[in-house]
Amino acid sequence: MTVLLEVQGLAKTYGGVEAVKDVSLTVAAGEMVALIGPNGAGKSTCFNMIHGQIKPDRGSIRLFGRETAGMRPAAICRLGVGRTFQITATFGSMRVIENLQVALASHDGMTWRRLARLDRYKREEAQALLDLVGIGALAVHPCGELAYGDLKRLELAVALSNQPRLLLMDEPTAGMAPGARIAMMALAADIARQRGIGILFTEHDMDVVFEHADRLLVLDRGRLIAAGDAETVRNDPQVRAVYLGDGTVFAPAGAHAQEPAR
Ligand SMILES: Nc1ncnc2c1ncn2[C@@H]1O[C@H](COP(=O)(O)OP(=O)(O)OP(=O)(O)O)[C@@H](O)[C@H]1O
Repeated sequence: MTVLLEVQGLAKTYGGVEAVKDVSLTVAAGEMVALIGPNGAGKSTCFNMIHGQIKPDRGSIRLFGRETAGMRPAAICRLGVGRTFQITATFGSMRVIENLQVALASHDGMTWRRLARLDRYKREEAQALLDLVGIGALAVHPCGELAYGDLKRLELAVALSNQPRLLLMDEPTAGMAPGARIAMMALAADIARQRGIGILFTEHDMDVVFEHADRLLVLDRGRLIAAGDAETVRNDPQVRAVYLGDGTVFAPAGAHAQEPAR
């Protein structure tokens, strides 16, 4: 199994708050790894350090065998890392396909001046990505008119436009209806497995996590308190204590699970 991401001893303190303490993790090709934990556990801080928005105080981040701690996001993106965000960031006034064409052009280092014919730029490639995420029929719709779930799919297509080997997905299903959440992650999982992309994702919906994660990592107050498959984590007493304490968050498969305490 090819390890894409290897993090060791990662730490970040804000003033007196130890947001992340000594976190180590790996993600391999084709693997779906969920980083879960209550609000304030340190998930976003980990993501931002891996993606270069925040410089770690300590620790090593190796992407595809290369040390990247402290590197800028653009450089990390060029190595083959895609990212989706909790809040979708698309150009509402453009057509759906143009959002992808802009992303493709930007990855190719094109400037706005040279983009006079954006409508023709890699149109087939852009359409193929839209088809892949299931919104090909919406290509010429104004992006601002998309339903929220379709916007999230567009964001996934934009993240894939760089042909990443690793995808970082920060609450990919936030704000979606429960059925759409499972479908969205099923789509991401299918694409990841077909293409050998590793996915590290944060998620508050435990149904989504248990359905799709190959491995779970549980953060609490900056520390990793448990790691393993769904069954291992479901039965971990420390994890159960963090999640409400009564175990209802880990309802049997099929039953609706609750989100962690906020
Ligand atoms: N820029 C910052 N300045 C000061 N403290 C911060 C900053 N960013 C995060 N923190 C603190 O660091 C801790 C970890 O926050 P982080 O956002 O990483 O948690 P999280 O698990 O992503 O939470 P959520 O699920 O709410 O997104 C929290 O105590 C938070 O208040």
